[in-house]
Amino acid sequence: MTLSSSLSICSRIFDDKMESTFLGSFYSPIYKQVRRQTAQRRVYKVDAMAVTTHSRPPSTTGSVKHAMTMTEKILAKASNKTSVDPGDNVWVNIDNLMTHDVCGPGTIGIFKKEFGENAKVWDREKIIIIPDHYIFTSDERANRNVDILRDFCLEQDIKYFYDIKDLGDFRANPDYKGVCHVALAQEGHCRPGEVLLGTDSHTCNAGAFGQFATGIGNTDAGFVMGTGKLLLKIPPTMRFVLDGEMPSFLLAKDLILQIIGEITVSGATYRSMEFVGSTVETLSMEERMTLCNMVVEAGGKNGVIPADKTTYEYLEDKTSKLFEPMYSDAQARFVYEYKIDVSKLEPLVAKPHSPDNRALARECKDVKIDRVYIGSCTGGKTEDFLAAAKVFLNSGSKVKVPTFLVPATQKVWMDIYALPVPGAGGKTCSQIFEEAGCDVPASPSCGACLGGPRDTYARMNEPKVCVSTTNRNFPGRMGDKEGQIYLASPYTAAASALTGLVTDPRDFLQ
Ligand SMILES: CC(C)[C@H](C(=O)O)[C@@H](O)C(=O)O
Repeated sequence: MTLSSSLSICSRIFDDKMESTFLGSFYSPIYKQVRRQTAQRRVYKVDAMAVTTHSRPPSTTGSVKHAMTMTEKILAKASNKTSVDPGDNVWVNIDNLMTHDVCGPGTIGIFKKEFGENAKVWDREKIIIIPDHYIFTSDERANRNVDILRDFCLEQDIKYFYDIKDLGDFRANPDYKGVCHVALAQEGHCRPGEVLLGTDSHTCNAGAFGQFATGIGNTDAGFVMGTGKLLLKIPPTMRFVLDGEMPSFLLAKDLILQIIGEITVSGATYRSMEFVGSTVETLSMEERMTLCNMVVEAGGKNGVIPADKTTYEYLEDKTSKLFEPMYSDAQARFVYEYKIDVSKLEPLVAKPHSPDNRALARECKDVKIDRVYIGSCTGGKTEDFLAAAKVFLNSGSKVKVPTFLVPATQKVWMDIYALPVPGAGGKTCSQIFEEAGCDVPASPSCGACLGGPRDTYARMNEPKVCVSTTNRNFPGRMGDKEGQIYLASPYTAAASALTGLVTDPRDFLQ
């Protein structure tokens, strides 16, 4: 073998490996490292050419590449395998486990039963415990759940416990964050290429960071708590290609309602949903979270968006840990591909009682509503409130129905009071909400998204009709079994608050 042929094989293997793993990862720490290697390789290649007297095409033998989707690659790496296929069952090493006040006590109970009363968790720095669901209530069982979390975190010296003790004023609890999925992102627990499991179905939210993130039950979580591992079946991947300029009256909520309406609530059962395309690339991290958050409403195992400049910029001041982004290979196999021209979409709602009961907002213009709810992991982030404020600002009028605002986290609450709304002459969301006659922003938590104890703020204790930025509209979801919930974007929710009817936000945005 000549020097030139051995070097060309070498560089070909290198190129094959790099091609998919590092495409587009211009800002990641790993990328910087690899760029240096690539530069050295290239120099090496040029030198080699100089010493050969003839050129020949690179050898095609020796390396057979197994094309994989990004979900497959993340799970292959986490299970120490070079490749995996959909349907394989693999033992996955978990990067982080999250639990909250609803499922944490059950998870802890299983951990203690199976591993022993005095057992220690597998890694005190990889378990994140976030009280967020039933917090601002006098319900004793709900309060006791938070106490159980606190005792366990003390006993195990858990590093990340976002505790709340003073229920009278959430601001007196500097550690308290609020809704777990938003807190995980804000506190720097989400990183490309990693595996995050949580005892909550909307854990898929973190797929926005190009990581594998999914919800698990308490039994599995108890096992992960003790071992840091879980047996997972590799899901096949469905690819959603979103192209076209996003109209100014649409938000990511409209995109995901479009997709769920198309494939139904069981259309992605135990499948990964990968979102790509020029529209996805223009979405902010919070909007990407909205997209991934609701994949579980289609039955999806996880949602995932390739990490890019937007991801790395978001992460810059949040994590110092090295991470390795993964990208689907060009030849990866997708079980389904759905292309959407986003420029042609209109504002949507999901009518009662299913997230796939899609309709155009304008088709529901005669539906009278009793209230509007803006909040939750899906629709209670800073940008969701900025969007609602924009509609109120443009209209200059007052809401016609009670409008409840529940920030997802303490940080979102502060943003509502501090960030100037673009084009509002320095006014904050809170000022605009007050002028529009909305309720005062509530204490951050999951609130009435899933009903909760009867004294939960904004819970539907009677059969009301509500337009909500949340994720589920099953019977009884926000309280009363006869209640009717129209899922919508923050634009549509705010527009509906102004008219007292389900309203297309274009009426206020053009
Ligand atoms: C309480 C929890 C188990 C549940 C979930 O997993 O999704 C809740 O967060 C929800 O949104 O319905």
